[in-house]
Amino acid sequence: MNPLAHAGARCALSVNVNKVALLRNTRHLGIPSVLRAAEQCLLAGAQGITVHPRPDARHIRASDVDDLAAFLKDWPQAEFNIEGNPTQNLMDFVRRHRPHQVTFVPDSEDQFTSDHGWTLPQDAERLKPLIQEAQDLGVRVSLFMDPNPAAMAAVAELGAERIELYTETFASAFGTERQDAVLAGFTATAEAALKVGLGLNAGHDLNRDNLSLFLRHVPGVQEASIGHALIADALELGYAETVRAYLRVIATAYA
Ligand SMILES: CC(=O)[C@@H](O)[C@H](O)COP(=O)(O)O
Ligand SMILES: NCC(=O)COP(=O)(O)O
Repeated sequence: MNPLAHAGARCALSVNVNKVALLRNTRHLGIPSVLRAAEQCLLAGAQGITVHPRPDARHIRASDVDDLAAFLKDWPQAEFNIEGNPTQNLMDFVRRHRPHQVTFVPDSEDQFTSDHGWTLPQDAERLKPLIQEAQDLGVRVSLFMDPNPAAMAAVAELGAERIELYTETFASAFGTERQDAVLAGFTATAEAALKVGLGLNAGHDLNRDNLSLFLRHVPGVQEASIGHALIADALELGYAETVRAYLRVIATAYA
């Protein structure tokens, strides 16, 4: 156990509602409702809502982002996090809505799902003005990054406030003989990020089984954005019970 894991405040849960929209989009009936999903998750104690409006609008559409931005004005404590590639459609949403946080993700237009972080310093020049623009609009910038301690100084140099650790490699190693070695890479990256003054988020394929181990070992995680597994759980348990279950997992990681 890394003692630094307990140094900061408890990790916030931001529910990614992409998959609610994905199901909704298979009919023209407006159900299940993305807004009602967000409301139920917040009522159950989630601290934020995340969306990833992809250029092909396969799940979250521009109108969902507009509706959520308006809805969240009545939830001043809730964080709105919009993810996407700032060289595609993302900056339009940032300019229009000025969410609390934007997460830059280097996905291609037809990416199946996010599967890697930015490469620095190669991506630095095109990211720099976009980071600056978002920050000038009052939006915190987080860069989606693979676990690589050596890259953290370059992120700090670019001026982003946070990174989001891409956690799929941890999720797929969870419960295998690779788990501890993979986790050590995330811990080392988090320590390097904290050392250069970066904040820390995490996401991708986190779930009720693997989340606690991650939070107990990786120091300083401020926000976990969870979508696919949480919405799948909600189909079986309901939103409120599911969000409470995840919040219990987070609480026990700090007990
Ligand atoms: C950025 C990230 O980690 C992703 O998990 C993403 O938001 C999920 O996208 P899909 O829901 O389209 O797979
Ligand atoms: N940033 C990660 C996210 O929002 C949700 O990822 P997943 O839980 O759907 O894999």
